[in-house]
Amino acid sequence: MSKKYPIISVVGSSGAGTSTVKATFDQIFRREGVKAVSIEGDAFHRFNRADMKAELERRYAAGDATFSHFSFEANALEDLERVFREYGETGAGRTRHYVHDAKEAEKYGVEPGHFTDWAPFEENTDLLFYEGLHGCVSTEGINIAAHADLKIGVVPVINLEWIQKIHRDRAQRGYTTEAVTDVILRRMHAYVHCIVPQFSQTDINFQRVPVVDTSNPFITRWIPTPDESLIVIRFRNPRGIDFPYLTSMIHGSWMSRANSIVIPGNKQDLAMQLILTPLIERLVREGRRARA
Ligand SMILES: Nc1ncnc2c1ncn2[C@@H]1O[C@H](COP(=O)(O)OP(=O)(O)O)[C@@H](O)[C@H]1O
Ligand SMILES: O=C(COP(=O)(O)O)[C@H](O)[C@H](O)COP(=O)(O)O
Repeated sequence: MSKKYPIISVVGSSGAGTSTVKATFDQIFRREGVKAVSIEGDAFHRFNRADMKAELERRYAAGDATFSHFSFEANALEDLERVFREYGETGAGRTRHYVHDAKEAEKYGVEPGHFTDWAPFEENTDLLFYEGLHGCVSTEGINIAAHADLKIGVVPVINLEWIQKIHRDRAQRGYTTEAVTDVILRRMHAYVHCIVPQFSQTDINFQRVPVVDTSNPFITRWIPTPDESLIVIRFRNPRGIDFPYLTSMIHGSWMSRANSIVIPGNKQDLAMQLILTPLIERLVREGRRARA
């Protein structure tokens, strides 16, 4: 936690929608005049694509079938923790990009499956924004969650998460359904042990739930639309959250528990703006005051 240089961490599995949610945050930052520096979790993968494949094969041959991008050891989490700590103390840090596909290759001038060089953060920013797989990890020797001031989980129910991943990886990254299915299976052990526990560290979880049949996620022809889904929003600490205000502003929403509201899927953007804007505004105000 840092009053001076606050950190927002948005965590979700591959295909959960963290990159999509980033657009909502960027909109709030722009509207509120917040200067944010953004980092992607993929920047902290320990291996490039070819080296990851070699490491996977090496471990598989040695009898370890649990290794994947979700595993703690596949990521330089000590570097991520250091970046969070240093930013919180000094406002400085560095990041890079993992290039997934041809479009990103054109943007960054680096072949798919490789990283760009590390580059320092822009100076004089109000906050650090992280989006990725491991931004709320708290495990033996590593505590990334402890450095983040606002922690958000993006967690569709699992069938929907798989559908989103399959469609995105096929459309944007050129993989087949079979290849994505293999990746989902290979990552399952680390999904349970490394990804899921983070959603008990988060301050707010956004869980998208389809209201159409997704019983066989491997054959669905399209991603359920916002109109075909609901979103459960759960607050770890409901104290200070104005539920009557939220449920009156978000048409069609209701409280399902003392710390949870349910909203129509097409109100996700509005709900995020209503919920997150005051929280971001407070972090930025306190940060600016502490740095003055
Ligand atoms: N709320 C949503 N409604 C409909 N589609 C969504 C929603 N959130 C994400 N998606 C879709 O799911 C896919 C994966 O989302 P993405 O943001 O790339 O996930 P991540 O960055 O977490 O891996 C994308 O095709 C995206 O358009
Ligand atoms: O799992 C992730 C998370 O990213 P995202 O949330 O964007 O899916 C990896 O970055 C890619 O799958 C890279 O693997 P590869 O390059 O082998 O496809």
